Amino acid sequence: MSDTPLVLAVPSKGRLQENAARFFSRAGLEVVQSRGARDYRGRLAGVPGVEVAFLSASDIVAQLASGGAHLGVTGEDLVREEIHDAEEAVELLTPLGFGHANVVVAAPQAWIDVRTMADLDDVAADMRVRHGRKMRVATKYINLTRQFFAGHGIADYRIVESLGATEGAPATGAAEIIVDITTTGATLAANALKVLDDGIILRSEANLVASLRAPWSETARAAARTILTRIAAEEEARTMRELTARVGALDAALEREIIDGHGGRLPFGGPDERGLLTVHCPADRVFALAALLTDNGAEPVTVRALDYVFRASNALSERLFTRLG
Ligand SMILES: Nc1ncnc2c1ncn2[C@@H]1O[C@H](COP(=O)(O)OP(=O)(O)OP(=O)(O)O)[C@@H](O)[C@H]1O
Ligand SMILES: O=P(O)(O)OC[C@H]1O[C@H](OP(=O)(O)OP(=O)(O)O)[C@H](O)[C@@H]1O
Ligand SMILES: [Mg+2]
Repeated sequence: MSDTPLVLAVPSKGRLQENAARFFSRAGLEVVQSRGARDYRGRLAGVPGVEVAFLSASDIVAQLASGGAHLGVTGEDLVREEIHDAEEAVELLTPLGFGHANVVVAAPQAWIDVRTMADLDDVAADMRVRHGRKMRVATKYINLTRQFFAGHGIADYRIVESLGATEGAPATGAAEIIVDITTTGATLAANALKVLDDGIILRSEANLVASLRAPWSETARAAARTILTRIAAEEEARTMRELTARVGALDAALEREIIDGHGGRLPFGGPDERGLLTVHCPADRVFALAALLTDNGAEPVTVRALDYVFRASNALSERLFTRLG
């Protein structure tokens, strides 16, 4: 038990596969498939105690919920839909900036009077009273649909489970409206459907997710610490820039302006013995901060991107280990 390995679940197909692979490789986590591409287990080069499981995005959710995987990359839509007690079962450690998609309620464009969920409620009541049948909603997001419709006080409807090509359901007569995921909107448009104004159920993206039910052995914890440290180091480096400037002295007013005015940090403290000051700041503050420094007599100011910023502790590890206790 104390040496149970950490199982890291990685998308092996579908929309998330490529971006997930790029995400791990940027963080210096090289996934090695042990024996040829048909082997669905692998490891992480140089990180002991890790077993990589290659699974579909929805299988990853199932493994995280049951504790068959410790960490995984998957869509928040699937976590919310498929884990009824998501708050207890998993911890969403961080959104990853890819796999963006909205789960939406969409109706035929031809329903020109229907723009909102309230309008939809009227249609549903009308169908029920006048035709004696319930409005049908085609979807694979059954739980998200039920919660969202209940939240809008809509009860006169029936779900028609759809496992693919959901957008086609209104045209074929299988349902009146749909709930599905969309990114560009191209599939909805091609099927003459429109998203209701207040019909966005969830704005989803890929997340790094931890299972709270997996066997968190000492080995698994140590591996998680290594993995999360690298991910956090890469994330901080990617979002920050490093400015170096000869400032001579650093007065309190300038220091306050760097930190409070521009979200800067002084990772190594004040200027060194040569008067060189190192500042880290969010990428979008670089020009303003460079101007501030030159206005204060610093010359020259150089700026560079970083590969990693390693720290003894990071938000990801803290969130995980706080939840694990
Ligand atoms: N345009 C999109 N359409 C669908 N999913 C998307 C889109 N963009 C990002 N995603 C994310 O990708 C996840 C997995 O979708 P995808 O259909 O690619 O998986 P899959 O491996 O094909 O699995 P399945 O066989 O169950 O469909 C979605 O749940 C969602 O979080
Ligand atoms: O808004 P868009 O950019 O057009 O993307 C949305 C479409 O993409 C997904 O299907 P996918 O291609 O994953 O096929 P699937 O239904 O077989 O999973 C989703 O189910 C939508 O149909
Ligand atoms: Mg798919």
